[in-house]
Amino acid sequence: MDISSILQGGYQHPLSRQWQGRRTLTKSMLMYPIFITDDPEASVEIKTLPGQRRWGVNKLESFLGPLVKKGLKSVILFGVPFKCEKDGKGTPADDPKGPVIQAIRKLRSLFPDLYIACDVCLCEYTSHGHCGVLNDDGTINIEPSVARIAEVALNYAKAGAHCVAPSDMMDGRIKAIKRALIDAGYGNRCTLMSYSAKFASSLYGPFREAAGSAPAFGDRKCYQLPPTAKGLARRAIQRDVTEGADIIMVKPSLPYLDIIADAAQLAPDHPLACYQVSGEYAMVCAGADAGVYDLRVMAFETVESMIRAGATLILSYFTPQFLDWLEA
Ligand SMILES: NCc1[nH]cc(CCC(=O)O)c1CC(=O)O
Ligand SMILES: [Zn+2]
Ligand SMILES: [Zn+2]
Repeated sequence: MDISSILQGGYQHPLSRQWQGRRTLTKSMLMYPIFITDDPEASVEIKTLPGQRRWGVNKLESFLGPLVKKGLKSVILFGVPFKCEKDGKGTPADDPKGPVIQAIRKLRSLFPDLYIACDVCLCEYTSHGHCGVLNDDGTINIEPSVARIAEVALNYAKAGAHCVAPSDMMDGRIKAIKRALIDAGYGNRCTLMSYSAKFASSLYGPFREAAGSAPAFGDRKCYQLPPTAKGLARRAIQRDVTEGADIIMVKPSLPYLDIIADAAQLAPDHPLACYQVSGEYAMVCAGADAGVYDLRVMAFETVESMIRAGATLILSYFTPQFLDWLEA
């Protein structure tokens, strides 16, 4: 055999195999998405997201305490209100007595070293279930949407969020949020993570069930990107960099690895997040249940592909399991 044919000499040992991947998963790369509801005592199973629950603020200590001990470094909060009055502009989103603001305060006091990010969107709080404010004809009214999103983000920052992460996909919101943070004195105290390339995916189904945020009519195709739209994704990433995003995100992850790689090239000096969304998590679990593969091996393979594509931060419902698996 020719000298140049032989590659296997370089990865015959577990240690030399590690040297072949530039970066591997570490605990600090994981951000855990959690659902906070407005019954303070809630601990309710989410059927389509095996192992995940909706939590009340009074359960956060017993739920997250053991995970923090195992090395959990960050969470991203999603509010799931049931008792509130939803309206056209998502008024409950930043209700000081609402689940998100209550949870931020609670977590800051319970776990001083835990990094608290907050998803910022209106769909969980609007009567119509869309992510922005609508015109009479049901289309997005962009100016008031952006203003409202920026207001909510600032109120999360004021409550103590280390990071605000707008997932609404309204044009111009990154600039507006950054401006609002700076003007209120939070520019240097709160990270702005943009869901920059967020695609209109069928992989959000379990999340929408968990969060009760499915749109009452229509879909999100006028503000989330078409799955084929590589060019739009690249433009959105570049725009969000110039508008002041501190972290760029791609979502979903596994079917969009090329976009992660594009983001790594377009924004090489920014942390790059990807969201292994609810449907991806459910798919990996379902395949394991069907005996297609071993859950742990497959879960690692998925996130390793994201890291290989360029991700430096991974939002994943597998976070609790990874904390165990990374220990072993
Ligand atoms: N703006 C709402 C939002 N924020 C995060 C997700 C999806 C997360 C997941 O599926 O895990 C969604 C769903 C959607 O856009 O409909
Ligand atoms: Zn939304
Ligand atoms: Zn959202």
